[in-house]
Amino acid sequence: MLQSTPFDQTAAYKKLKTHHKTISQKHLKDLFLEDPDRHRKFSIRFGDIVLDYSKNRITTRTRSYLIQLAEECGLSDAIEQMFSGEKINATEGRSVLHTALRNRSNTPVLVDGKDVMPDVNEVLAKMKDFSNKVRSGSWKGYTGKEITDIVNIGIGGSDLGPVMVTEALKSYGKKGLNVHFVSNVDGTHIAETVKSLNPETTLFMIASKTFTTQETMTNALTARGWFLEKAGEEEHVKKHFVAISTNRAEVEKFGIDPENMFGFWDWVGGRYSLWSAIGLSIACFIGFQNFEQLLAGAHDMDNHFKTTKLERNIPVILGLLGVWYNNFFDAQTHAILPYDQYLHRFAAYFQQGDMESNGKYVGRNGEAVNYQTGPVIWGEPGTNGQHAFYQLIHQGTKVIPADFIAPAVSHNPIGEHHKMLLSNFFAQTEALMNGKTYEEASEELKKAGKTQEEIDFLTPFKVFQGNKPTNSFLVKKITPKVLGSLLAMYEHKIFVQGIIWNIFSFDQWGVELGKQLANKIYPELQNDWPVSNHDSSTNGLINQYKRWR
Ligand SMILES: O=P(O)(O)OC[C@H]1O[C@H](O)[C@H](O)[C@@H](O)[C@@H]1O
Repeated sequence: MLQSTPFDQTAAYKKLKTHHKTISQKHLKDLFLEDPDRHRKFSIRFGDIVLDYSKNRITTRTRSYLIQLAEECGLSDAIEQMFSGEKINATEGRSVLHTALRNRSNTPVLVDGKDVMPDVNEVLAKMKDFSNKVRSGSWKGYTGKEITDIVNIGIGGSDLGPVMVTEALKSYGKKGLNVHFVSNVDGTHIAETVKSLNPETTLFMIASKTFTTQETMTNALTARGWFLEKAGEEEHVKKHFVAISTNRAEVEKFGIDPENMFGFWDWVGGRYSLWSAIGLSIACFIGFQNFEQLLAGAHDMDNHFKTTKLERNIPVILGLLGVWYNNFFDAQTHAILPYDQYLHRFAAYFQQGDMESNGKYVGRNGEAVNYQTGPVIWGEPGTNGQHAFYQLIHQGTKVIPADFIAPAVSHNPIGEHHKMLLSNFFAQTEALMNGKTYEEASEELKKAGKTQEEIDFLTPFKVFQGNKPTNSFLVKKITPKVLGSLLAMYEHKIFVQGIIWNIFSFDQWGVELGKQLANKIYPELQNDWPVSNHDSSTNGLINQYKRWR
């Protein structure tokens, strides 16, 4: 598990450091002039997905040094270890096998010598049966009515994946079956969600890996109270509440019939769990066949990641490009910019995926690393982002590597919309790469009839330096299969970077401290006495809250 040579002491790192001095002097535009064949050299086709990474500040030499870096950091062995069920989540003593959840080939995957595939398939069969019943209307509520609304109650990995996928695949959703998501412990979330719902036709899915998460349990209890207010009898609960969890004991304690429980396992990380029973709301909404297509797309990407040589391996290339900007160009963030309204939660989803995985300062040897690790992930759909924050990407002072994602075929081909959308998609990466020179800018002003004085004043503000790195993902259409591949692609990119940076990507100890303190403060909010046991800031805020509430 441990790297024999730390990332920043490898031979490749040293080569990259020197090489960076040359590349950082070069403009992307010139790299294209020097080598008109860049698109062919730096793009990879994978089924209905094309990745063009030619608009990056790299040459073939950069790529070969980066590949050498991956080799020196033991990436190939690490990939093998993950797929074969080794306990690479060392701080929790767990395997990392979200790939088994979508292992459509059914080849055995062993955890502690036991094949997990029969259990995986059993849960999938149960999900299929249940989702078919809900969709066909044969699953009835306590008054004999069909289910019209599903409310998934969960947070983090038990929420973000299903939200993102049901939004992304909305056009595959069943008419007359609505999905809602409640995550925030803020009572507003559940209150606003149930406002328009009828308990007779509403099905709650309580999704929590641990089934102890404060937010989810609180929302689940409130949902049950709301339901029972109308339904009256406890026995009706089983027609309206199902649980998705690894913790059977807690599910039973909560009062959900174990028959209505969909299980998964500790080797599924929360932020990698949409492929498990956590995807039940997805399966009900888009249908089990489509859910299987999602799994199939991810499985294809898993095979690509496992078997393709590093140089043609999409997640490897993406991971290494990220390292190149993060550790050599000092980029702090990475933007994900889908030109598809359906993907409007895509960046939010990978905020958890990436930042909870690689936001770590302790290396696998237990010591603080002395280099940068995971980037800040952010983004919004194009073209909205263009009218909001692209100014900073084009003319700000920061290096912001960005991924542009767009489908060639729209689910809603109305008039000229899609051509306009895609013209923006193509234009932005071109503009970010080329920029606009002083001469070009002043020439434009001249043509616009400005006086020389105006031209001299305005030109500097109209210059675009360009040289901004981007990846373009052009996909044929956002189908369940393509989406599955895209998601698995980013998951594996995160994995690649965790290996290079020598950190444990599959735990999340950093979320614990805040939870611990909230549990300590919660009882202090039960009375109106001023507190004095915290620092002056926290005391002051708590006491002001007590005065105001
Ligand atoms: O699914 P649950 O056990 O309720 O956990 C929900 C979420 O909360 C935790 O605090 C973790 O940070 C997340 O990784 C997890 O997805």
